[in-house]
Amino acid sequence: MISLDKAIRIVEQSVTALNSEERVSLSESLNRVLRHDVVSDINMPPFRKTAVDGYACRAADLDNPLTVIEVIAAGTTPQKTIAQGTCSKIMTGAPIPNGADCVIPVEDTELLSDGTIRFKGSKPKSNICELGEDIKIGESPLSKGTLIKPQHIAIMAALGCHSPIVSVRPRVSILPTGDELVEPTEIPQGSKIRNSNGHQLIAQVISAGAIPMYHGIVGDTEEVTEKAIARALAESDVVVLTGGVSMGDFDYVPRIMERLGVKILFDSIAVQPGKPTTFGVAGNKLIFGLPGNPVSSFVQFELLVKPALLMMMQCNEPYARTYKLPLAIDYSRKRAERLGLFPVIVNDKGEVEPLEFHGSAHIFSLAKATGIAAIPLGVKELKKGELLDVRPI
Ligand SMILES: Nc1nc2c(c(=O)[nH]1)N[C@H]1C(S)=C(S)[C@@H](COP(=O)(O)OP(=O)(O)OC[C@H]3O[C@@H](n4cnc5c(N)ncnc54)[C@H](O)[C@@H]3O)O[C@H]1N2
Ligand code: MOO
Repeated sequence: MISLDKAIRIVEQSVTALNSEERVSLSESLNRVLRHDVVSDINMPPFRKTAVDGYACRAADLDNPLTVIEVIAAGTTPQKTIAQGTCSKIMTGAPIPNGADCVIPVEDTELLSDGTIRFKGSKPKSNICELGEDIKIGESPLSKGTLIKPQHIAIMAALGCHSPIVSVRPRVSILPTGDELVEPTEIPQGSKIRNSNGHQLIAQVISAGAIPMYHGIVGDTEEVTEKAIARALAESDVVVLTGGVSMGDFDYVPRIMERLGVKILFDSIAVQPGKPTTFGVAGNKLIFGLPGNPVSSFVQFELLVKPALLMMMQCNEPYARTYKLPLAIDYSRKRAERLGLFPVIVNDKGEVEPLEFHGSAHIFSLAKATGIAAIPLGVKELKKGELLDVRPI
């Protein structure tokens, strides 16, 4: 058994980045990795503008009524200059007229019977956004390697980067193994169970920005499993299997991998859930044998497979952030020879509440979980208030 940290380093060292890139539309760029810096071709705001609907005027004039000389809508250019005793009605986002040094919000004014307006607030604020205060020409708010989120799409749209260049997506073969499995469309009879891992993995691959290639349920014979793995290796960049990696009579996956020329780099990790996780390489291709238990499969994908996919796409932040948060209650476990991972809810005080968790088959514990917490190897008990690492999920 190797430590989880060692397993993570081995996977990291085995990754070969995919060099190809492609140009995509803004909406297609979501969850993809940017391959160039986005550089601003404009100042934002591109002109001095008002942050409020109100009256553009001179702060020094506010003790007296002001005559409205113009109405300035967003998208128009002011025609008049503000002189002593005058103001222009102005809409949020419109350019500030010459001569004005503040905008008083409409709700801080009153319209007098002679058509002038009077400031009824106490202390005027500027309410002016200065030219280039958000970004200047030549600055780069997004760098090469950024994993594109919706807010990044707004930035690219604002800067005219309408067809960004992104990394090609790894193709990931998904092979759930086991004669006990039936697809979710079926009612399992006798000792059968529904295949949840295959569908969980499809979703995890999509949310990691890669392309899932689902091969269907692979039966528990060496011949069938070998054929399926060989085909998957030929067709994809990464192969992910679940099940068949432990000590059972039908757990063939590791030895078939070896027969197919896969170099196995580890076959067990001191982590719970996920001990029998197996990892190997065949040339540039990565192959992960994840445990069949659905929580183990979920967690090991997040810890090992997702960062590998992000690294293949040259993402500059392939690892999820973890946060040190205090336990809401005392927590204990019976055995401590593995790093323990368990589903938790982070409450509104920022404390970690462990959820009822029966072990690596208890997928329902993840239904309400907002994070996975870690209890270090060798530690059996933690007291309320002690800090532990939590990874949001
Ligand atoms: N003698 C030992 N037995 C086991 C050990 C061990 O060290 N010595 N390790 C245990 C641990 S830890 C795990 S984790 C499991 C992993 O076993 P496998 O990866 O070989 O997985 P299977 O035996 O095929 O399945 C385990 C469990 O998960 C269910 N399963 C499998 N595939 C799916 C799927 N696609 N969707 C939903 N559920 C699935 C399967 O029916 C089993 O119940 O081994 C322990 N045993
Ligand atoms: O390590 Mo296994 O994933 O506990 O059940």
